[in-house]
Amino acid sequence: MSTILVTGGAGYIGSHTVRHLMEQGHEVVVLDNLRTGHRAAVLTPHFYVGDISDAALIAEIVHKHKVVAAVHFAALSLVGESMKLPTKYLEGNTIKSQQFIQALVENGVRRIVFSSTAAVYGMPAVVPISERSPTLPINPYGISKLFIEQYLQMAQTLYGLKWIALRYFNAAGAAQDGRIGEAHDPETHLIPLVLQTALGQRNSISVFGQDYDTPDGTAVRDYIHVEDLADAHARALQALADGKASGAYNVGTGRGYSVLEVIEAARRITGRPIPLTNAPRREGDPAVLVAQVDRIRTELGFVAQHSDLESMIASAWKWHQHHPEGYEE
Ligand SMILES: O=c1ccn([C@@H]2O[C@H](COP(=O)(O)OP(=O)(O)O[C@H]3O[C@H](CO)[C@@H](O)[C@H](O)[C@H]3O)[C@@H](O)[C@H]2O)c(=O)[nH]1
Repeated sequence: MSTILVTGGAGYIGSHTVRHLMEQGHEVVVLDNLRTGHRAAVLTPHFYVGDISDAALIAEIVHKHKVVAAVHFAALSLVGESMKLPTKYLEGNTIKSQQFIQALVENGVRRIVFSSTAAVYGMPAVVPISERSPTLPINPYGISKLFIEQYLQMAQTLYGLKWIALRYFNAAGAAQDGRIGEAHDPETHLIPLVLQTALGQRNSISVFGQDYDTPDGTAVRDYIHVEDLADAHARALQALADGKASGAYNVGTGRGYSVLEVIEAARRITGRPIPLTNAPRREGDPAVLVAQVDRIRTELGFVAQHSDLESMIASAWKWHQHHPEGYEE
């Protein structure tokens, strides 16, 4: 089996993808600077702490491990936090990603799967959102991801790079065995905040906006289990190995859940009360973000297996109960 280089393999989605690829029999080497990732989440012995823009290090890793493809999660994934980050930081990390892609190409690696986001669509005029929808990001996070997608396209034309960008909707859940899970600091995502409230670590969960044009007035999102996301990456790598066309794919289920539905399900699953507080809308939050998923189903044979609300919240709850303070480091 071939060796895959995973940057950001110590992060939330990266660590689950590393594990999934290893279970499929791939050799996996991780490069992560551990700025936001966790050493304990890296389940491969081949681990480098370093910078993605370090061309000498990339060359060393590629040749030593005979890397044939890369999955790039690193550097642009500070999610909620990144939306407020200074331009300089974002610009720096966007340039680092370009340097990383250049180093791959120079060392003969011509297949890359990139961790993109539904944020590239900004405030969509039509839902469900297809890959042909206009890409008009409204925050620096979405802009930087779109920029890298476009850079990949340029590298395709110039150097014959083959790439797939996976535009995730809302990643959720944890490994079924509770060994790895979601541990952001600070946490900004709905499901972990709801479960921290269930654990009594927070007094209540704030519901951002109650007057959206949705059935219960709260915002609707397309949540996708992190293990399904890991499977999507494995399929994307396979598609590139099989010579399939480069391009961008939505990764979601095509079904949305409201904030209140999430809280209700969490109350049921945890058996805890989970008090809520009504809060104003969060700036830049669309009412509904739901993916059209025909393309990934048809081209990559991907169908979410674990992304019912029950499985996502139950797996995340197991993780939070076993690791109330996140990874111990
Ligand atoms: O304390 C909270 C946190 C969130 N929400 C709401 O819950 C939903 C989900 O929010 P969150 O978990 O923060 O995810 P999103 O803001 O939907 O962000 C996801 O989707 C974005 C757009 O695709 C991506 O940029 C991000 O990476 C990804 O985490 C939204 O309607 C929020 O307004 C609350 O009501 N209270």
